[in-house]
Amino acid sequence: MPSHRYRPVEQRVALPLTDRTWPSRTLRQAPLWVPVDLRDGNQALAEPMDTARKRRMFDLLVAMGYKEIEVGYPSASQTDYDFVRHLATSGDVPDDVTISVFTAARADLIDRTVDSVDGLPRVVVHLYTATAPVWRDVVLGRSRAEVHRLILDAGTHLLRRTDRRPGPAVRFEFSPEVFNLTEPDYILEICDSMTELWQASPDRPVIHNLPATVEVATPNVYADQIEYMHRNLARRDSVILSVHPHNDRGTGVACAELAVLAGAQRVEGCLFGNGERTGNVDLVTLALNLHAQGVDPMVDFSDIDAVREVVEHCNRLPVHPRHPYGGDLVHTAFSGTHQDAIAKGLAHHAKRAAEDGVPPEDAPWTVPYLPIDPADIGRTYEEVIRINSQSGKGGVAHLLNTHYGLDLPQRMRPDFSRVVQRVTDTTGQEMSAKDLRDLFEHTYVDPGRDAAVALGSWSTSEPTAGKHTFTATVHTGDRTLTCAGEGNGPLAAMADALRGAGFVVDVLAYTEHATGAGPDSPAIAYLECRVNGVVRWGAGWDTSLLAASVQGVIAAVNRAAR
Ligand SMILES: CC(=O)SCCNC(=O)CCNC(=O)[C@H](O)C(C)(C)COP(=O)(O)OP(=O)(O)OC[C@H]1O[C@@H](n2cnc3c(N)ncnc32)[C@H](O)[C@@H]1OP(=O)(O)O
Ligand SMILES: CC(C)C(=O)C(=O)O
Ligand SMILES: [Mg+2]
Repeated sequence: MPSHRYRPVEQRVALPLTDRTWPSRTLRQAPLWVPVDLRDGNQALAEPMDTARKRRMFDLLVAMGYKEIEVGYPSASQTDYDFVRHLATSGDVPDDVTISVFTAARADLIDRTVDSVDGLPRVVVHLYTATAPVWRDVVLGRSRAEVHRLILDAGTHLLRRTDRRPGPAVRFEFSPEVFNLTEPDYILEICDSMTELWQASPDRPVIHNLPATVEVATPNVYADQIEYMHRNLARRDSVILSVHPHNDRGTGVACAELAVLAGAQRVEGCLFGNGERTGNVDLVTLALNLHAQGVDPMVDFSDIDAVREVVEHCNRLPVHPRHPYGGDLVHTAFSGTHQDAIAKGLAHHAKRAAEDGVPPEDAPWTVPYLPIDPADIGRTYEEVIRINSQSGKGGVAHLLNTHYGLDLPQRMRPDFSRVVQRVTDTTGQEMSAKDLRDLFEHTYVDPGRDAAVALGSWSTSEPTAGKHTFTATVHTGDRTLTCAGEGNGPLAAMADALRGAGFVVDVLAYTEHATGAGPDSPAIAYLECRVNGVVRWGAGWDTSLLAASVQGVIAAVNRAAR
């Protein structure tokens, strides 16, 4: 790899801090969130959103509780302009929602931007210019002083244009694009001059948004850069310090979280991390990371699949199955020990909630491997455990129990798990709960046509207390016999009767339970039997408990005879 072509961050930009305080802080409240899906996300799409898609995204963001939404770059395209006009004329922007629009620092673009927001009561105009040396030299072809002048001129033009507007004052946001590669003293100089120019006050604060336009360093470097700004910005109480991380190194979320520790009050990002190249920071992960720390994210993710559905529709991009919180597979365990721990954890959670008299959905959550309760975000427990060749007895038992009310005895679980393993190893495929139930029935309940023994009619009686008899017509091979036996219970009497057909049966373990509520619900009996020296499990399923037990013994005999 030609790694010598690249330089470490400290050789690209001066790093401003050594006495940082952010590492010892904790996140205790949500920052102000600003989704930029309709601008930064949209500009990164092969097919930008049309008005219908933009409107669907906007409605979603409003419904989720976002209070400031960047809705477009109105001077970039007619579609963007028209969408802002649509919002302005439809009256559909709720009273507590502020609309933000984005523009480069060019008079003609600013004019069109200001025109677009005519009639909107609460507006932020977001002005940006790249400030980093490479952009100054290569893209803009201007010196430090000239870029500063360009920004001040644009800010002045914006102020003049919006001063004439009737109604509440427009608020201003400034972004020094590529902040993270810009000299710290220069950024401070520019931001302070904009605070001054726009006459920011605590009642009408300016937003200084400091983007990691392209991620270039570990997140601690960004945090240092933000803490430096937080400590040194003039008129700090008149400034909202905002961050806008991208995700080129895959650490956009870490950058945002550390930046908030370092003093940022506001975060711009996109749902599921859409955006230029590797995307903007993901607002879903950020919010739910807070939720998982016991902090109210102040946005509603109680139906994450509905959110995902709208985002996928609008962006025409799929969300990865491993995407934090929202991916299809992120609450699913295939592996045996994880499944075992989750199944035990869920059972423990339900038990403790019942003991404490708290609804399970309100009880403290400590289930292993699941950082949050999937139910919090509208997921069911169905997808939590899925079975393939990596799975173990705990997961298999959990699925049979939750889907079909079959509570397999502990000693039977490894036996069935081996049966499942043989199938999954052979097919290489996943097994559904229904597949497991079918396999269970086929294995333990219904011995199939090659059965060594079948019972015809049978009956039991208890002629004297504690003495039971069992009589049956027994089909074995070509023979049909009438067998009778006695014992201290019906099953002991049945075992005695089966001796007459050549089967010496000891019942080693016996468990039964109802598989549903109510007197008519079927019972299941699980029996471990030694049959002519071979130990096998069998099971029977019937509305009569005795019939279920008899079936279970016959199933065990047939399995042993195979
Ligand atoms: C990090 C970000 O996300 S920044 C936002 C990026 N988003 C977009 O670009 C989407 C929308 N953009 C557009 O529709 C167009 O680029 C427009 C309408 C803004 C401008 O279009 P055009 O006039 O055709 O210019 P073009 O797209 O080639 O942009 C390059 C020009 O903008 C200048 N420029 C770039 N950034 C800025 C800025 N912040 N302020 C002023 N001028 C700028 C460049 O120096 C260049 O000028 P030059 O032609 O004199 O060399
Ligand atoms: C905020 C703007 C300038 C931006 O999208 C970026 O720098 O990534
Ligand atoms: Mg961006």
